[in-house]
Amino acid sequence: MSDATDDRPDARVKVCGVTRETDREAVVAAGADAVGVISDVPVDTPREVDADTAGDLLAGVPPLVTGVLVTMPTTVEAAVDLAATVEPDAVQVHGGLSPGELGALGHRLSQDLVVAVDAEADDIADYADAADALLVDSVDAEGGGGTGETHDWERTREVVADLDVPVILAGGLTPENVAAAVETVRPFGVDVATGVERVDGDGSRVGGEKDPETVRSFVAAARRREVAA
Ligand SMILES: O=C(O)c1ccccc1N[C@@H]1O[C@H](COP(=O)(O)O)[C@@H](O)[C@H]1O
Repeated sequence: MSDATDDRPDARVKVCGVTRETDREAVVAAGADAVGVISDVPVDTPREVDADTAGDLLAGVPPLVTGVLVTMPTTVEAAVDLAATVEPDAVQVHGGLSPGELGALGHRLSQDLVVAVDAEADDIADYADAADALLVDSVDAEGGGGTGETHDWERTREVVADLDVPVILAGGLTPENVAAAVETVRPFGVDVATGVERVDGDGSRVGGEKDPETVRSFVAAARRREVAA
């Protein structure tokens, strides 16, 4: 699958919504660049953990892998306080903070700030100055992610091309579609939550639990490499 003549650099891979130590270990073993834990979000999601659990999960992320806190603060102060408790390597913010508030947050945090934006919004570029990276996602009405829905990658490619800040592509990515998504958008990185979760025998997804085999397939596909036997 890897092609030495291809000029596209590898996309970094973040696996998000880890709720259990065993899943964190599977994500790290699969070779992901970043592990995300979700805490203090107003949306109903099986991937949310409390702040202490988030801190414990991220404390076990090894060196050279980035531990990311994903949250939806209503104030700058709330995000600063949560980051102080959880002690992540990076903070990813979804929701309603304005570009000005996000700029203030970035100055208060010692960590990198990843700002999630709605892939369908017209004002994505307004958030670039406030962010160390932009996460372009398919969001719900409250600005939350984890929708499992893809968006218009062609449009996102045009947006990415005009931005100086690194862009992380998210929203409905799976082992089956991530290579095409990377080829189309050429993002700095990709991010997945639902697409690597365990599926029961009846086909229903077990929210909040990762499937190690699917995680490995996702990481390999994002880098267009064969999964090692
Ligand atoms: O995953 C969630 O439940 C979630 C809740 C609130 C804010 C962000 C959330 N997840 C983020 O959304 C992306 C994409 O998710 P998916 O792959 O479409 O399921 C995920 O990677 C998280 O960064």
